[in-house]
Amino acid sequence: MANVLRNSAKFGFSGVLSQLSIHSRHGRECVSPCFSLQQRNNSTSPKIKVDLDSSTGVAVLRMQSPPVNSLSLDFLTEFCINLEKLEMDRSCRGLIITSTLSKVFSAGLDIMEMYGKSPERCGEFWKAVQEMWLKLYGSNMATIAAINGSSPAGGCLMSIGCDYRIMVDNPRYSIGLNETQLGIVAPFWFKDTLVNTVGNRAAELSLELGLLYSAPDALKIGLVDQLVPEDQVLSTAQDTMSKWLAIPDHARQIDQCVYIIYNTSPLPLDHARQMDQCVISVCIYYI
Ligand SMILES: CCCCCCCCCCCC/C=C/CC(=O)SCCNC(=O)CCNC(=O)[C@H](O)C(C)(C)COP(=O)(O)OP(=O)(O)OC[C@H]1O[C@@H](n2cnc3c(N)ncnc32)[C@H](O)[C@@H]1OP(=O)(O)O
Repeated sequence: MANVLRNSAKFGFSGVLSQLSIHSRHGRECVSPCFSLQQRNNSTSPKIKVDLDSSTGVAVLRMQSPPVNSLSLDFLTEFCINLEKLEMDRSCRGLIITSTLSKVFSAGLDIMEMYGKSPERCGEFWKAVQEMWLKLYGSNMATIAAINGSSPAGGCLMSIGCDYRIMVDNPRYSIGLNETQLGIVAPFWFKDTLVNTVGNRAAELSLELGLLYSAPDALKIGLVDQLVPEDQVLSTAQDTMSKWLAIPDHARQIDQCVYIIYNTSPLPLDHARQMDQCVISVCIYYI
């Protein structure tokens, strides 16, 4: 692991954060061209299934990559392509993200992508992680995570990148940014997203201790917004979405924009790049 990280640190982050802008949450333009994403999508079977109901304007994106929907480069690429397509489809106003797997929403970043890979591949992978976050957190669609299983680390990031979280009421399912328990550090933009969700103190405790919360505990700290029985998670997400879509899109988007601008550090791009390198350097030192 140390070698992987050491090599990764040597790799330039050129262009990785070039699109990282607070305005991306509300701009209609793509973060990066679909073309480049499609070029690097080498997967054979779909890891993502999307159904768009044109009568409601709501798409359901189902993650279907056994065993645990881990976020590999192929998975992230497919995820971003689907998000871009929906973003550009003006008939789509709302997106629900869920999993077809029993017990797991997403296990987070694919550990195998961080081990024994070339610096170029590591850089490409990390860029894809950032793109997922930019596209989701920056989406113009109303987004709801229907969390029907455990959702550690990158799975949690995906969930808190959505506007609203509904989780299955099962104490066996957990969610949280548990990176420090693994001896790695969540990048600052993971932290920002968590702070925007649960507030400063809860985020500080959560990040430093690498806490994974059971579904009921996640509700207590506001990491998720609602708990429901397993068989109601999707229907509740659909009902909730109709409330979100009753709000005119422009008003919701502007309100989100104001919230994000006042609650997220608008770091200069160079600073953002250096902060990511800093996280990786710390990991290299300790692993
Ligand atoms: C310049 C470029 C730099 C590039 C390098 C970057 C390095 C930077 C470091 C900083 C990064 C910080 C950010 C990290 C975010 C992350 O997401 S790290 C990943 C953290 N994920 C986890 O901790 C989850 C671990 N998994 C679980 O807790 C459980 O698997 C589960 C609760 C999700 C499901 O449990 P269960 O249903 O009991 O299944 P299991 O038997 O545990 O697993 C089944 C199967 O899946 C494999 N697996 C599990 N998780 C992952 C994963 N994250 N990636 C890949 N594979 C995974 C597990 O090994 C089992 O495989 P086998 O059946 O044994 O083959």
